[in-house]
Amino acid sequence: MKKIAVIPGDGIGQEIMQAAVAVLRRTTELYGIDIQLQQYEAGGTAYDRTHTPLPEQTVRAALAADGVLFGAVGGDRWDHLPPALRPEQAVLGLRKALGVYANLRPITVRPYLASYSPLKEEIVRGTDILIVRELAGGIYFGAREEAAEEAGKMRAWDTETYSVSEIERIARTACIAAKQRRRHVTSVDKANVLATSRLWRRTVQRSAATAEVTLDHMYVDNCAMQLVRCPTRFDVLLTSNMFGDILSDEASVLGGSIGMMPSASLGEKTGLYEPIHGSAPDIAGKNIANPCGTILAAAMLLRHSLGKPEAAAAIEHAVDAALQEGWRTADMYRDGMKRASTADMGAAVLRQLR
Ligand SMILES: NC(=O)C1=CN([C@@H]2O[C@H](COP(=O)(O)OP(=O)(O)OC[C@H]3O[C@@H](n4cnc5c(N)ncnc54)[C@H](O)[C@@H]3O)[C@@H](O)[C@H]2O)C=CC1
Ligand SMILES: CC(C)CC(=O)C(=O)O
Ligand SMILES: [Mg+2]
Repeated sequence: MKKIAVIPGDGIGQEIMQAAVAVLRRTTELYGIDIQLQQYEAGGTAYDRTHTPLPEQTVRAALAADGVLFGAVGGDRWDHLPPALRPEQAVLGLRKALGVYANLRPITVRPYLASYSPLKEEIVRGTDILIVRELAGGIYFGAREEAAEEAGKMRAWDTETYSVSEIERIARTACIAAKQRRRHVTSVDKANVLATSRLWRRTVQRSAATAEVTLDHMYVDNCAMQLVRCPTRFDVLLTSNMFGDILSDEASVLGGSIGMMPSASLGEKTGLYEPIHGSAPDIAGKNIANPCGTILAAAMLLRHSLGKPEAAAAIEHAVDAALQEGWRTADMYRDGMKRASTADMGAAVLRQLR
């Protein structure tokens, strides 16, 4: 029996997770996969109850699980807390505890959703990018100080560090992924300014030399522009923690909505699966969030952590079929389509599962 730790978190996390869990349960029943789903708390709601955003019990359960399905954390209510107690520490802490260093964020534009992009249809049509984002290092995990004082004035600083071995392992992940795709890696950095980026570029260059993939390098500012100018030029996009965070939110709308996009975070142990978006406080509690990113993250869990590609594909096809039937949550709704609440969208996917 496989153990799955389910962590809904805050805001829309609760709503989207209900839909994803129902889909995961039904799929595993259909495919005879023996799983046990157990729910754990994290984020601001966990802080309210336990005075920590990442209770020890949640970490222990995640480490002992075969896969972790995570919703999202955060919200204005907790923004005043000291840094170590903020809800975001739950997801950062969990990534660190699980040692998941490779964040895979597929950005695909489904042909029937190409017109939903804010860009012209002819620009986004055919886009199929895999963002491989380094997840366990870089500036999100560097030393920082918020209240340093210098000559009586406040000063804050963050640091980014990357070691050769951290870069090598994520470059390896990107090259392996590229070999199963169109064999091209674009490594994104800011090597014209940053020391970490210069090490990044040299190391990626060396790692990819024997990998039987083609490689090019792009500065992150240019990449942000190329993603909207010609997204179809990218295959695998390899980058650091912060650049990957920013570029993946940008790229997410090529396919219609950030609510559609899943991710897998992989390392040596348990994998962590989440939508790429946050807790969306602006729409939380209204039953209007798009649950597809989380449902598709459950599919990635079946594929990468449970080794069940057919069951994963069944979920992916069911999401496609529900969308092709015309169901749309508010983020993608248009006249003439079937308006879906979060729960309706989950139910529409469930009906398509086979
Ligand atoms: N992995 C995590 O838990 C993450 C947490 N956060 C946290 O989430 C909170 C909100 O952050 P924001 O910057 O507003 O980013 P966000 O991703 O939560 O929301 C950005 C925009 O996208 C919309 N959106 C996001 N997910 C959606 C969905 N499934 N369906 C429909 N619309 C959706 C929201 O309504 C909002 O307008 C903050 O506290 C932030 O720190 C942000 C990103 C990731
Ligand atoms: C708390 C943030 C670092 C999470 C985030 O924005 C992300 O991983 O996409
Ligand atoms: Mg983000």
